[in-house]
Amino acid sequence: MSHDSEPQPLTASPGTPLRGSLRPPGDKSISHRAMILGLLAIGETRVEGLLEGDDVLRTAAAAKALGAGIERLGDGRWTVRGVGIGGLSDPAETLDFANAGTGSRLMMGVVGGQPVTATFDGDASLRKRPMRRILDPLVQMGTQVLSEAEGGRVPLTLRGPREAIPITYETPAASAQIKSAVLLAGLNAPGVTTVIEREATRDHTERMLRLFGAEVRVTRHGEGGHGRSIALTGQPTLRGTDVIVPADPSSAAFPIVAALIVPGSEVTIEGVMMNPLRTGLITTLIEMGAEIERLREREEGGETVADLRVRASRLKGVDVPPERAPAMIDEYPILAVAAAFAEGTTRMNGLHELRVKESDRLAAVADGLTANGVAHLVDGDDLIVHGDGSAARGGGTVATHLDHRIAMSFLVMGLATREPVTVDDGAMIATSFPSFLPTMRMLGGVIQG
Ligand SMILES: O=C(O)C1=C[C@@H](OP(=O)(O)O)[C@@H](O)[C@H](O)C1
Ligand SMILES: C=C(OP(=O)(O)O)C(=O)O
Repeated sequence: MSHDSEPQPLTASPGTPLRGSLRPPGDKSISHRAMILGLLAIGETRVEGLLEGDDVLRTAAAAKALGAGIERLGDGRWTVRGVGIGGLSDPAETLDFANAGTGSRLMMGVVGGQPVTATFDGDASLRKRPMRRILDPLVQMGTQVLSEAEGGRVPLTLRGPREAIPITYETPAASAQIKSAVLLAGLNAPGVTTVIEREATRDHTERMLRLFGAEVRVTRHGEGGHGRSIALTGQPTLRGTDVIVPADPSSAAFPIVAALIVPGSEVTIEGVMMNPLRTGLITTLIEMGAEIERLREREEGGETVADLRVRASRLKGVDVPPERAPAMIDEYPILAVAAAFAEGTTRMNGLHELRVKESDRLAAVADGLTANGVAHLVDGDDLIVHGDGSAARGGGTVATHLDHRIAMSFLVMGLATREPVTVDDGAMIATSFPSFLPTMRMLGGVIQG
């Protein structure tokens, strides 16, 4: 999982229909936040269903280095003993976040708002990702950037102030990571910190802050009802609590699309979080003609979850509006795979943020489609995929650039193409979906290492 691990090539081959049911691992966004708010709370936080992927384990290690007491009780069951806002200690060593954008950026918000000094680093992928978007608001809040790699990247060292300055900040990109970093720094500000976003992004930080006892007011902002203003009252006492982590819709996306494109398949995916700020892919697939039934809708850990019964379907091309991007930002690579099997043209509009993920996902997806004989075009920040309703050719080798979602997307593709598909490295899959290979094999998928 680090930049020095050996690449692990994997090949997916077309085979028999996929059958069975599964529960995807815990949501990655919520798992990171459980560790972070557990650190900042007083008392014990008990987490159930934590994603034990490398990204989250890095956040847990960083929380420990900043003073939390962390214990694993069993599968996905963890406890965090927090130190309270203002109670963090300087970590003895660099906080190595490896591949994790969310963990590193949210923890920058924590450190940036508290009187501690910490150095952040990561793997070759994280070292390319822009951090200025986090540093800019933090500097306004009183954080000192003691050092940084060229262009505002990790490795970088932050020193937080005794108390943060409360600000009102409009995020320059639709990013839950920017929003969350500012709110987390605002926890140690004497007054109200407000984040304004033009497009609503995933709201797990706001929800969890409330769960731990903070006062957060959310109002609609701007024209069209897409924007939000989020106002946090600083210096609350956060209290340790119970967090139940629902299954990650971004991981569920892979077996969902696999079941849709492998003829004759029927798969049930259990306990998937249905937060509307995360379900843009499901909305899009249903518009494409996907047979996805929402069963047993219920509440789990403050979120609506459902079981999804998915049957292989004839898909048609659609236009995906840019305002839907925040609700499916990590799902475009796997949507491009679905689009390759659909009849007609799928246009995915406004994908500029894909260029700054674990890889430049727009380029990585386009290259993967080229390698596997799928007609497509990148037009500025839009991706246009042409399908003819039959199985794509396959037969290519895909460069994954240390990006788990590129690896999983093209392995899913290879379960339904005419010829097998190889990805050059599957090691990063463990960052978000460590059980991906056994899960897909249990459904009948043929993936070999
Ligand atoms: O806040 C989060 O948990 C996340 C926010 C998104 O990133 P951006 O904030 O960069 O859009 C998403 O891509 C990432 O996987 C998780
Ligand atoms: C973009 C992602 O994660 P992060 O930004 O946390 O690395 C992702 O999981 O697709």
